Amino acid sequence: MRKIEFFDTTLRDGEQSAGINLNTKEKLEIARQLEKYGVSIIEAGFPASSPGDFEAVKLIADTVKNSVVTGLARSIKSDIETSWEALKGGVQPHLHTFIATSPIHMQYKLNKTPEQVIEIAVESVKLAKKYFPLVQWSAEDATRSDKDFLVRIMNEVIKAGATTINIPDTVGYASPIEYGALFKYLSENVTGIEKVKLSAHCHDDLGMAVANTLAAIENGATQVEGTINGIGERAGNAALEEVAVALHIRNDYYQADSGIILKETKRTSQLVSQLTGVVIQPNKAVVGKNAFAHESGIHQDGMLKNPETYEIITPDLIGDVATELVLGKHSGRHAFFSRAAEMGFQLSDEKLNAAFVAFKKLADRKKEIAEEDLFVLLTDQQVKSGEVELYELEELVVHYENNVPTSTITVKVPTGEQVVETCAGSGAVEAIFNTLEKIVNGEVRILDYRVSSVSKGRDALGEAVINLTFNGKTSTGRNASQDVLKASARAYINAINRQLVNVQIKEQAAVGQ
Ligand SMILES: CC(=O)SCCNC(=O)CCNC(=O)[C@H](O)C(C)(C)COP(=O)(O)OP(=O)(O)OC[C@H]1O[C@@H](n2cnc3c(N)ncnc32)[C@H](O)[C@@H]1OP(=O)(O)O
Ligand SMILES: CC(C)C(=O)C(=O)O
Repeated sequence: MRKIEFFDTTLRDGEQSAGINLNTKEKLEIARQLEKYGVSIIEAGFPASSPGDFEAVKLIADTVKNSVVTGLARSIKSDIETSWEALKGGVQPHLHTFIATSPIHMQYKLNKTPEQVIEIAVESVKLAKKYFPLVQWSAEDATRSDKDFLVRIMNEVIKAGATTINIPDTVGYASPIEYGALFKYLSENVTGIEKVKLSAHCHDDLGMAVANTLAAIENGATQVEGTINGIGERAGNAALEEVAVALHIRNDYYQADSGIILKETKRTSQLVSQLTGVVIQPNKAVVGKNAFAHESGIHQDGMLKNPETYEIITPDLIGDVATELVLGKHSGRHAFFSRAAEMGFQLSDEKLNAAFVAFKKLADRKKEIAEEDLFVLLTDQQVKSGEVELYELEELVVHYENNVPTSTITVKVPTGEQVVETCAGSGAVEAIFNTLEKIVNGEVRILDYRVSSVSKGRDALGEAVINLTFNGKTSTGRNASQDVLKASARAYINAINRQLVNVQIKEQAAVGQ
């Protein structure tokens, strides 16, 4: 099995994302987690770029013991010497130095001829080697460089002492086949390349960073660079967690080991997201919120029969993550019935089918069906057949008397009687809650109450969520309606009913045992 070294540049190229600025404490926290995650090398920053970066790189180099710590430097004496001051305390001092090799970068950015660039590269590697045992040299914009120029310059920097040669796709321009071919070409033509590490560094401008990285591995790369969550300059870098999981899941194909502790994936991703403020897109591979969420009926049915039908990654491979069968408008009977059973309902096929029809209607109107919605749908069937006895809102009238909101509510109570009560409050909702409190048989304490819009426009649905205790037990109720006062009253009753049904389900189960 080949070993592929993982070089993490979250703290250098990742921090180059627009809008990210990590302080020293945050950088150290991420570095410690990267060490736990098992990366071989941590690029902690660019020491010559600012006193803050210098301080962070130095602290990380002095602290981290299980990963090599490096920093980036231009081919400039002062960058290299400043980097030495920051990195010399590391377990194995390592420098990453670079210069651009593409015609456009050499002519316009560096204003140097190719011959001058070779000379500068060689001098900088020689200088770096006076200090650092490990020197990585990168040909910036390699994928838009002349291949034979790359061979010439790499021959020279290897002679000068470089221990790693990195071939970056700086602007995310290459296709996987081209990038793989470049690795093959350089492996076959650069003198002494077998003695150094060969590294891939890919950007995601055309969405191919991970594919290119894997193509490099197939063609001789022994090190891959990238960032957690794929953050980085412009569209970002290759997402290291995706590369690591791809190597693991498709080990039959790549036959390569990353040394990454996959169980730390989710934690590492969340820490980086939290400290950088970059939200992870829900559909992102491996660490996105939806990466293990299944919404459609056919998939959910398959998942219930055998999870391998639709999941190639077992969620707990990457940490504390679980499969989710989200009930929505595309869900089918299998998932719906299975959730009903999980919630403790033992209903006849007829009732389950009726609840399912009502669920489909609701799902057409709502983005996500919450557990409380399911509860209402499922208990409705039992209420209709008189199996469970609950409170039922029959009428709600809110009016103002001398500017004081007053509500009159009619409720059918579990004994079957109709009860009417009236109460005032300092607001309409309070009046409703005061009235309901008089009607229900037990002690109610409201812990939390919120209303939010669950659709858009003039006819938007307002969703009321109430958290209360009923006879000392906590319960949450929820209801959505165009009329938020009605939604609030129903949410209140829903919370009370949830408690009653829990008690009744438990009682029925005890009798059945
Ligand atoms: C592909 C990459 O990701 S490369 C890394 C990019 N990262 C960063 O740039 C982040 C840190 N950078 C910085 O803080 C600043 O750019 C600094 C401190 C490095 C330099 O700042 P300044 O001295 O003000 O220069 P500025 O950034 O405006 O211009 C870059 C200079 O470096 C030169 N340069 C660029 N790459 C290299 C290189 N590899 N070797 C030598 N010189 C280089 C440019 O030609 C330009 O030189 P010039 O001033 O003679 O025209
Ligand atoms: C410095 C190099 C490796 C780089 O970040 C790039 O080319 O994208």
